[in-house]
Amino acid sequence: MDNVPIITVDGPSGAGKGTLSASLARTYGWHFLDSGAIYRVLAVAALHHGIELSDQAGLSPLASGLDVTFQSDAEKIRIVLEGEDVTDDIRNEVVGNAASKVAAIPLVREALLRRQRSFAESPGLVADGRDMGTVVFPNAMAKIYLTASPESRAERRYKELKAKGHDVKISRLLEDIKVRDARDAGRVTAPLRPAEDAYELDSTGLSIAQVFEKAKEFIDNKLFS
Ligand SMILES: Nc1ncnc2c1ncn2[C@@H]1O[C@H](COP(=O)(O)OP(=O)(O)OP(=O)(O)O)[C@@H](O)[C@H]1O
Ligand SMILES: Nc1ccn([C@@H]2O[C@H](COP(=O)(O)O)[C@@H](O)[C@H]2O)c(=O)n1
Repeated sequence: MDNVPIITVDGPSGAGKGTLSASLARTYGWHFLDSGAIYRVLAVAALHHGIELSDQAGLSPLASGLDVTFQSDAEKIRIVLEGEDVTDDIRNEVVGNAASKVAAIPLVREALLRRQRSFAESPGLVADGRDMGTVVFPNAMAKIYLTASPESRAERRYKELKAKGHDVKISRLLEDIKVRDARDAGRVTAPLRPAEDAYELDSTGLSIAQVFEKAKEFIDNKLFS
């Protein structure tokens, strides 16, 4: 892992980390780690197995032995939990909230560390999450901390869910985002915060293309100049 170049993209929910990270991974031809998906899958596994989201003793072994695979095809990465395709099922606010509860448990985070680090393979990795630059890959070569105002994040999520036909209220989404931000930033282990050496990029009012250009300029200066 030490010789593999790594770019980390951390930040709060809905800031556009996944969108940016996937584009960067495509552009450089590198691997992509969506670490939030692992916490989401763990939350779904806990629900399947009837384990409470606060049950440390039950969640820790579940996290260590989590039977999940990420299968890339030409179009997207499919996520398979215990033989079942859960790619779409994990992408809702209920699972996002459940994920942030299990992610607040220190033993769970420890149990998932090695699995996340195993994604660091040649020719490089773009890692998206909350603690990629601070805890999981502290020696990453380029670290980005991507933010946006809670209001613009709620609006983006609203548009995304509406386009998928979901019946959602923007006020509810904004409330969920604020609760999740507070839980992610307030936890004891690996709280959401920028790494000291991160480039802080506020995407409020910026298009997806503008965010990509700024991020790429930063990375190219750091890694390739
Ligand atoms: N700069 C932007 N302007 C407008 N919409 C954006 C921008 N960046 C991302 N989006 C849209 O916002 C939504 C959330 O983006 P994305 O899923 O990448 O965020 P995220 O930070 O990975 O969220 P989470 O942490 O909850 O997984 C998506 O619908 C995406 O298309
Ligand atoms: N490195 C990470 C990534 C995610 N989490 C927690 O999982 C929740 C869901 O993440 P998404 O990025 O898919 O929205 C998130 O709210 C975090 O609580 C984490 O702790 N560390």
